[in-house]
Amino acid sequence: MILVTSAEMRAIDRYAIDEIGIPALVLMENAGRAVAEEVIRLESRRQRGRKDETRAPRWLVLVGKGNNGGDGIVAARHLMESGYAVHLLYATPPDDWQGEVAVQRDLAARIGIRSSVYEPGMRIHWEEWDGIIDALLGTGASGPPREPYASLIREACASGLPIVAVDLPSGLNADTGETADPCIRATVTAALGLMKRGLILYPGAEMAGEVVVRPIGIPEAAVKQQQVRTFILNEALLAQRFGAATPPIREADTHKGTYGHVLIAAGSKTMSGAGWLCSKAALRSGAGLVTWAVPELLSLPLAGTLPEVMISGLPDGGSGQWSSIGPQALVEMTARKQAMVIGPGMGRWAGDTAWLRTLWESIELPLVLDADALNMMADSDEPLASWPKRRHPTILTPHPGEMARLCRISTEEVQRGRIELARRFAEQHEVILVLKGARTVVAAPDGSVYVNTAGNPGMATGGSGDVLAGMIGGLLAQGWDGTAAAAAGVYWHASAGDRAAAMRDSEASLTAGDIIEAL
Ligand SMILES: NC(=O)C1=CN([C@@H]2O[C@H](COP(=O)(O)OP(=O)(O)OC[C@H]3O[C@@H](n4cnc5c(N)ncnc54)[C@H](O)[C@@H]3O)[C@@H](O)[C@H]2O)[C@H](O)CC1
Ligand SMILES: [K+]
Repeated sequence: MILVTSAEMRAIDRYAIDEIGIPALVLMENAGRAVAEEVIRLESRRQRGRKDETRAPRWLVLVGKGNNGGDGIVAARHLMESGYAVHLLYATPPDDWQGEVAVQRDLAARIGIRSSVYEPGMRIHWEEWDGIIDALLGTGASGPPREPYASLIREACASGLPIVAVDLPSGLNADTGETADPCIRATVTAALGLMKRGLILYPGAEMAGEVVVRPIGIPEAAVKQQQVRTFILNEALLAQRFGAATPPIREADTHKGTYGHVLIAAGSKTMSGAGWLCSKAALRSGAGLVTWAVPELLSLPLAGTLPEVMISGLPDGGSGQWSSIGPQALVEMTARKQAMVIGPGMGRWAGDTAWLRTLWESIELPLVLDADALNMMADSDEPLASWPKRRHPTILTPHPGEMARLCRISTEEVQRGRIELARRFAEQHEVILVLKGARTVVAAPDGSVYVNTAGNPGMATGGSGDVLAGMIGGLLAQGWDGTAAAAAGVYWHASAGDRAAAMRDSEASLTAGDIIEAL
């Protein structure tokens, strides 16, 4: 499924209308009918609990002056046909409104739908209504709602009534998911035609309630010509775009050598668990063999703690520190390996940026860089753009703080523009970028972006990222394409987190180890 911006949606609508010739009023009719059906669906759920089930439901429609308002008026017409009591509350005097919304206004008047015009401060008897349709602002909105829309949105929110939002909650930025003050908090959002980015990105996702994408008759040809490059990550997408089955299928006549050997450089005195989790996750994602490299002093007490993994101690002069281990020792270990992960729980030391840069240039394998490895990169005096391009897939897995350091901007700026920032970074540096957080974004060097909606806040726990890095490394070792490994790794990691939370009947008690066990 694709995810669109307002501009993309408008261009797709325009193509359907101007090039294909579908009348705008037809699209609007389909849109309004879909909204009415969502209201009826919501009512049928609520009716079961209501005593006077026979009374006609009463819905108030808040109507803005654009096409979003037009959709709302159509919905009112269809609800009236289904026996609902409906009333149109126009946000501003509708006499000078233009275009399709004016057509709908006149139709509604002729069939006797009652209406009034909102004025801030007027008394609205909210208690007389069962629900509200928010048809104030849609994809044509720019900036926070202005008056009188803002006052009306505030009052609607305060009413406590269920709200069905037309296309998107008014006050929500359809492109970034930012929410204005005020913003409608919807029970259900009927997304018209296609899913808008803001409906799944936080904090917007929280205001959209249950989001239902409703077709409105926009032909595939209109969507295709727009060449949208942003997708929602799910099993269907993994199968269609990357040929990846969930769970992956293994051929019968194979052996451990078929599934590759991952080298993991991770862990330090206080964070050996990061390497443990990363190695175990690489195995659980199907890698044939995993070697975990650590400073020798640390390797001794780890012996036997992870029997399926080969733990390899690198001579450290008895210090137990990565600072005592030259990059060449790791480069030599890459022989007969198919992928490498560097960074989880490694810590930092003087000169580590140059150390990492040497590995960046010398490792001739698909590479995952996580955690401290990303901070080493971020501290480079030379801009990342001047680092040589690597021949093999390179996957960076920053959380927003690490991304902020890599881009030398604030974490807030990262969060405001997650999708486009990740896309630009991946294109510019020719890497695969996994920007973690609620709604992890995977961006490929060709500019395509995959947004993950699986997972839960229980996964915000120490070690969760080490598990992800290990999984991606494990898939790379099995010969997966870099973008496919990152996308599948992210989706399966999140799905395992959901499964683990369900098994425990709790998000809060989830640990990184539970995610591995749920894989
Ligand atoms: N175009 C189509 O074919 C279809 C569109 N559908 C629906 O239409 C909306 C988008 O409609 P549009 O007229 O472009 O914009 P809006 O209704 O969102 O409103 C624009 C309207 O509001 C004013 N305005 C803009 N920003 C603000 C603000 N911050 N505060 C107050 N007022 C604002 C502006 O002046 C405009 O007049 C789309 O979401 C769908 O719901 C149908 O789906 C059918 C096909
Ligand atoms: K709306």
